[in-house]
Amino acid sequence: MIIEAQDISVKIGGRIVFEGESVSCKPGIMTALIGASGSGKTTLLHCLGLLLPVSKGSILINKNDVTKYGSAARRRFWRDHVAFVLQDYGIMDGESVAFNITMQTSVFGRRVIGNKERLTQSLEKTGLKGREKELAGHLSGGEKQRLALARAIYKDADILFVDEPTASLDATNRRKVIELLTDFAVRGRTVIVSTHDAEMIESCGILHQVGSKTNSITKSY
Ligand SMILES: Nc1ncnc2c1ncn2[C@@H]1O[C@H](COP(=O)(O)OP(=O)(O)OP(=O)(O)O)[C@@H](O)[C@H]1O
Repeated sequence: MIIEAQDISVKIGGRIVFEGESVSCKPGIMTALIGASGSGKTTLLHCLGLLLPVSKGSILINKNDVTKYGSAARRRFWRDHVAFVLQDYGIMDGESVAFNITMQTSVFGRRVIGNKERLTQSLEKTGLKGREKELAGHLSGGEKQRLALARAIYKDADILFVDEPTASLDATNRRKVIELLTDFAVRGRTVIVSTHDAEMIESCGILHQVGSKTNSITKSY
């Protein structure tokens, strides 16, 4: 799916966060939202994911203007097409690792259910195999970040919104996460990443400098 911001501005509490941002994020290619701390990378990511309303301009999904989507349409979009890996990870600390991935339990809530093969794959790919029964609250920050990614892998959504995916990871896990995100893109998904990480940026095909008023750069391979 193609996600586009067309000349959008965001004002929060009377303060302009950014003005006139335009970017086009395409399937099969990773988009990096880059820029100085406070430039508005997370804010722009949230606007593209319809988590935050824009003050001016439009958000387009596959060329359809969705700026005025109501809450039901937004929820449908999130449910059917999107996985988020955001800075607070969206992890439920009181639930098991496995539940945090599949988000499904049996009727009486005693047993985690879902697609076993996809669950195993997502645990393996994120290095969390063997930890499925642990409480998510017991995981470290970096492990929670990988758990959020495991949920995204399990869902295998069309669009992945990722905020600072490598921020609290060591070099090995950073590389692993970059590989996983690249794999999403290679399989035709739209991957949008807010990042400061040079290695992550290097792996992205579209670079958008937030707040610079310059056009995005599309790298040729
Ligand atoms: N809910 C909010 N209320 C008030 N100000 C906000 C809110 N969200 C963002 N801002 C402001 O918008 C600006 C951009 O924030 P944002 O988090 O998008 O920047 P960023 O480029 O992602 O920063 P960093 O690289 O440090 O994570 C900041 O000055 C921030 O204080």
